[in-house]
Amino acid sequence: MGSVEALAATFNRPGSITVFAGEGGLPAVRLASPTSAASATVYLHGAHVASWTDGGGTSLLYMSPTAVYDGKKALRGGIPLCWPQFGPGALPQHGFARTSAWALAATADEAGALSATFALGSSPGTRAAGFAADWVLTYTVRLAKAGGALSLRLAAAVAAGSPPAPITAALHTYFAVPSAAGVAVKGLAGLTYRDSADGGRERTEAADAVTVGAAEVDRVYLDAPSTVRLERGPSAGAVVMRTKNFPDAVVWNAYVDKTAALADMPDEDWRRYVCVEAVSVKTPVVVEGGGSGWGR
Ligand SMILES: O=P(O)(O)OC[C@H]1O[C@@H](O)[C@H](O)[C@@H](O)[C@@H]1O
Repeated sequence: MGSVEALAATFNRPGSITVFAGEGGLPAVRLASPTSAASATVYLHGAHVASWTDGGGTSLLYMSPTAVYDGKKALRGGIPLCWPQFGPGALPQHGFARTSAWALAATADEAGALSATFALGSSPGTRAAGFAADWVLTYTVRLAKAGGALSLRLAAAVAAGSPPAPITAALHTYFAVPSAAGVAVKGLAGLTYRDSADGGRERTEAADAVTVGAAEVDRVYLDAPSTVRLERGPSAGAVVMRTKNFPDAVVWNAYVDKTAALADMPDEDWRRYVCVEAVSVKTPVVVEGGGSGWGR
């Protein structure tokens, strides 16, 4: 990773894309539409999207005011990128992509969109952590200049001759909401979900809309539709999440007790977000040596 100044010299696009030293001095890229209020900020630490504002000026991501920017811990809020493992398992919780120093590989100011592409490769550290494959990840964050639609595309290439890479993953989005108790997540009715707040017990979603804010909600919806709609609350509008190759979906809000146990989120802030996550969990994707896979 180069210095912020060196990265800025290569990757800044006058009037729209700026590399800067963010919180804790960590390098970050800001995409800012010249024609609307749309913007996004992405830290190289974790390739972590830390802010996203739509074309009308609505800030759509929750970022914890007590997030730790030490270049080691995952940032609390925004969009952590969980790869190659979702949740607990043989590797560190939610994998190592979200705690790795990514390279900034490219930026582009195109007619309708701004983008930044990040890259991360396997290392002795990732092999020592127990993930044997040799791989390169590419992650492109694209912001539409007019409406501010955000698109996230993740691709993994596994080197020829490498052991296969078994992958579970998540785009773990913390959506900012006026009040957790006012949200409705639609598109999940009738699905089987694993209730992580109840030991992983499988249940069927009986409600038309999933709600949070009355108890801990931590659910993995299996084989979810490619479109899930988050209604952010009365008069707060909606966000539509469209996915490809992330076949499952998570809805998570930590509520009171779990939030109190999080050192990097204020106790009251469970009221301010709901995570609606594009995930690939039920069936790990196995990318063979010489192969590649992608999702968005
Ligand atoms: O605290 P972490 O590692 O960022 O994880 C936060 C949450 O992430 C969610 O995706 C999981 O479903 C929860 O079980 C977990 O608590």
